[in-house]
Amino acid sequence: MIPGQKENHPTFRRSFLFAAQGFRTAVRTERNIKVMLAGGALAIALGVACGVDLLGWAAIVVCCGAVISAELLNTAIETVVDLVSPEFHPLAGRAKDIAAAAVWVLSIAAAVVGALVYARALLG
Ligand SMILES: Nc1ncnc2c1ncn2[C@@H]1O[C@H](COP(=O)(O)OP(=O)(O)OP(=O)(O)O)[C@@H](O)[C@H]1O
Repeated sequence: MIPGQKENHPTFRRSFLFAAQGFRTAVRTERNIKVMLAGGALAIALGVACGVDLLGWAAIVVCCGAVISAELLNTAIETVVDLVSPEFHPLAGRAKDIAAAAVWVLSIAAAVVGALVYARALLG
């Protein structure tokens, strides 16, 4: 729903354009998204260097996509918290800390999966 517009839902094409716009905004304004994208590029370069197989590539793509997606959700949560609670509030801080923790947990899990995939490619 777009407030103030007649149609209840934008078309599929417009929804896709809004998503692309959100991605561009996040990349432009959030340092952490740039770090995650650089991490993804590094993971791909390591995959090429280690000669990862098809299953390994599937794991790398899923892990990179999940971490970047989690960081985008974290950014969205931070934005909503800033909108509804521009002043200091313990619950606003808690919401941001927990959203950031979700990215942290996923990043560690992805790093472990990456290490296993590269080790298997190098040793196997
Ligand atoms: N309105 C608020 N009330 C209380 N604490 C807040 C508030 N806003 C931010 N904080 C605290 O400051 C921390 C950093 O908040 P900030 O909005 O700067 O996130 P950030 O560092 O930009 O996060 P990221 O690095 O993921 O982009 C939060 O995790 C939270 O602990």
